[in-house]
Amino acid sequence: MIWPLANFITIHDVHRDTLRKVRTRISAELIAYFKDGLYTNVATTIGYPHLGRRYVRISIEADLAQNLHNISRKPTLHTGTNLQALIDAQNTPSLPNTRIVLVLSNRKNARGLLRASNASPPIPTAHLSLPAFFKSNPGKSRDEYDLEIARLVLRAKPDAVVCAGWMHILGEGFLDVLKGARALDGEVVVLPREVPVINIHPALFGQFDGAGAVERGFEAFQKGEVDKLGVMVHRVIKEVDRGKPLIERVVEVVKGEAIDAYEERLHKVEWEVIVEATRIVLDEVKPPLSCDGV
Ligand SMILES: Nc1nc2c(c(=O)[nH]1)N[C@@H](CN(C=O)c1ccc(C(=O)N[C@@H](CCC(=O)O)C(=O)O)cc1)CN2
Ligand SMILES: NCC(=O)N[C@@H]1O[C@H](COP(=O)([O-])[O-])[C@@H](O)[C@H]1O
Repeated sequence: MIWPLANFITIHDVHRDTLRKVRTRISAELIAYFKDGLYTNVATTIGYPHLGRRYVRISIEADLAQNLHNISRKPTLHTGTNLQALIDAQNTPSLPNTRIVLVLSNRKNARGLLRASNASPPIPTAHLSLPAFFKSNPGKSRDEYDLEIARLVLRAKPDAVVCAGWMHILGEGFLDVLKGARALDGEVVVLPREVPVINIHPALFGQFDGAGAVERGFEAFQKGEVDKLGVMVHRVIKEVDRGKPLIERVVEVVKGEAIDAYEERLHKVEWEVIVEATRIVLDEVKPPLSCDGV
């Protein structure tokens, strides 16, 4: 377990070999965790029960800053939990005969990439951020980045694409390629059919489009500006969060409660609807065989 704590607990007499082993294991997991969580200067204490009451003190200097006050909140947002729900649902009655063929992020430290690599069997991953693309392709445009994302996606030959915390607005180029309306330079890929793209958004249709919807919605509810909140999974079109919903689900919110309590309920609903919506869209592109096999 990892507990972000403001104070240090001194190193007990942990045996050197154990410490090295523990540190190796910790460093990979922690660095991924904290870099993705964008924390900095965090003193953490790792309790390894099998080492008894011995603790290891580590301070992490992540490469991106984050207000320390956030550290008291469980970092549930953007840690790949919706992806995890899909990983866990593969080949279950919720999502039968389904395999995730690629997890792609626009952040190299995204927690979801770790979840995919740790899945059993491991899921192929890729990452390409807009700044990294511009750095390695001077003079290229955002549209050309979107086309490169489309290229990465289509090479995995998916039947559908699910955006689960994908925080990049996809341009028309990407969407046209996945519709089969535009060819990629140098690729002879001829799409057998349109590849639908869906996205999970933590608000009801037409409520709070764009980033930061949870916080904006919660604040509006507490101010009495809206009387309900929820989550939707919708088709992705050029206009952000304006695509037709596949599923909308109201999430209970209580006047005066802390946002963490609301977020916890919201995420639990998200983990259900993202699997349900993925099944709906996959059944559209690949209808399940009927009992007599036709
Ligand atoms: N063309 C579309 N692209 C995307 C959609 C969509 O409906 N149409 N949904 C989003 C997901 N999303 C909300 O559900 C969303 C994600 C990101 C942003 C945003 O402002 N992104 C900024 C960068 C922000 C960042 O990097 O932190 C940007 O892309 O410039 C708004 C809404 C997925 N894409
Ligand atoms: N506008 C898109 C958007 O805000 N998406 C939101 O990002 C979070 C990802 O959490 P996760 O990484 O734990 O799945 C989810 O709450 C999802 O609704």
